[in-house]
Amino acid sequence: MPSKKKNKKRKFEDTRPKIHPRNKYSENPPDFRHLASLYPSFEPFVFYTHNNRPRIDWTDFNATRELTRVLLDHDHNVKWWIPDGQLCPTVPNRSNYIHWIEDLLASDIIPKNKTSGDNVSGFDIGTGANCIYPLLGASLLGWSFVGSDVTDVALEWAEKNVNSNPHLSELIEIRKASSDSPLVLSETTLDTGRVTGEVVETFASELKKDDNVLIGVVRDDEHFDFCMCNPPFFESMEEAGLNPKTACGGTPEEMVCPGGERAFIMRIIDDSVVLKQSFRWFTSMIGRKANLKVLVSKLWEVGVTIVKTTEFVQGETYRWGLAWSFVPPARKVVASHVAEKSNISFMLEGLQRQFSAVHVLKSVESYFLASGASCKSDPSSFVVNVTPSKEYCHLVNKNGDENVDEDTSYQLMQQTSGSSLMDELCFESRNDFLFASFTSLHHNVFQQIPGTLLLRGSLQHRGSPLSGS
Ligand SMILES: C[S@@+](CC[C@H](N)C(=O)[O-])C[C@H]1O[C@@H](n2cnc3c(N)ncnc32)[C@H](O)[C@@H]1O
Repeated sequence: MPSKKKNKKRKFEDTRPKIHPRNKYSENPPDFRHLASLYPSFEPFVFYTHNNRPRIDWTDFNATRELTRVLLDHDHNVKWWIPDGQLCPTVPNRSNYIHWIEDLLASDIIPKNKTSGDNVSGFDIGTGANCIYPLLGASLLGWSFVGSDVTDVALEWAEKNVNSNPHLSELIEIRKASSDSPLVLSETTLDTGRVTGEVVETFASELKKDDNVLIGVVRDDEHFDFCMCNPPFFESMEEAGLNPKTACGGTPEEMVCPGGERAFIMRIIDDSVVLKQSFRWFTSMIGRKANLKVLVSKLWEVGVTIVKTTEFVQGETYRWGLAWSFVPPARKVVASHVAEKSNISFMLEGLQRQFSAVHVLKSVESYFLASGASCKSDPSSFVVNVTPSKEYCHLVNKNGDENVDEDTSYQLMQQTSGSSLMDELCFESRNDFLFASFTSLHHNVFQQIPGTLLLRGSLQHRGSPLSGS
């Protein structure tokens, strides 16, 4: 009989997100037997286990490439090929990143771009010879893309892959991002990016690497809904060759860059500060969880307004998605009749299992303590009483609004969050935690149902200028 510990572990593993629910393959994984019957070129790569289950040899590059080709053809109506040794994408896992971006764009965390209408435009940094993200984004969702790269082989084959699909080619532009495209920061970019002289100097000094990433590649008049990136993850090919279980190819130019993914994404972050007006969302894939924390800290340092993360699980491989924006979070106008209510409640949904009501309670308490409020919590009844500091009240009044708006709350949260659970919740739970600082001024009650917390704020009237807000 399995031990309790094992059971617990299995239970935990089962709850991990594996594949996005809208992913074509979430209910129906690729059927190798069926594909082999349809594609004679795929058939030789399929073998059958003693249970008559069809398999392919994941360590054979030709097999994985042929599988990608037939999946793109059969399920996406995309004609595709790459030369030997180039990085071969697995279609189901690349689709997860596309659907996560789709979720970000659909959410109302930051306001929609009024000028772009329904047309979604993305920028794929390092599209590779495989050009997978533009091809998937365009075929699945009709998005338009600029895909950038630096190597001749990537630019040539990405272009070929686009041209092999005339029904998508209008939507995809392939663009060179190497050092010979000059780094031009026009006056307009500097103005709209609200970059001070001092900041320009700081970032310019970090931009000494040969190749451009976003600056110098994105044009002054361009606006994108998002950028995405599957960066060169590794610092060396030795580090890259650590997974002998699969053969997905990948040349040193694709897999390696000085400083690995951390340096590459730091570079995207630097560029995003200057180009903050050109994108609603900046995103990147991350291969090592240890880098996530460092990058998230850097993001708060450079003044982003929001950070989101997610985890992508592909078999035994884990990847993380990081998204940030400089757009002020959508301002939720609280109607005056609501403002006068003394009870406000809202749900936090999709919380990771390790975050219980007690954690949230503690993090709310430490958040308000850090902002100078006095707090008294009673974990047994899931209650925390908060009396705001004079400074907090002053800040709210200074904003000239009877409600603490989300921008203010968010700035306060950034200043005070440090490495508290509030951070963890903001970054890891995929929840919009903006309201916590707003509603929990005096008295909070939490109720837990699996993965979801109900937060109820009861405001006490103590003659404070915040009463009833
Ligand atoms: C890991 S591969 C990703 C390829 C493809 N997007 C995928 O998901 O399979 C990283 C890509 O980034 C490209 N690259 C490296 N430096 C770059 C830069 N400064 N700008 C744009 N692309 C770059 C590499 O040539 C390579 O094609």
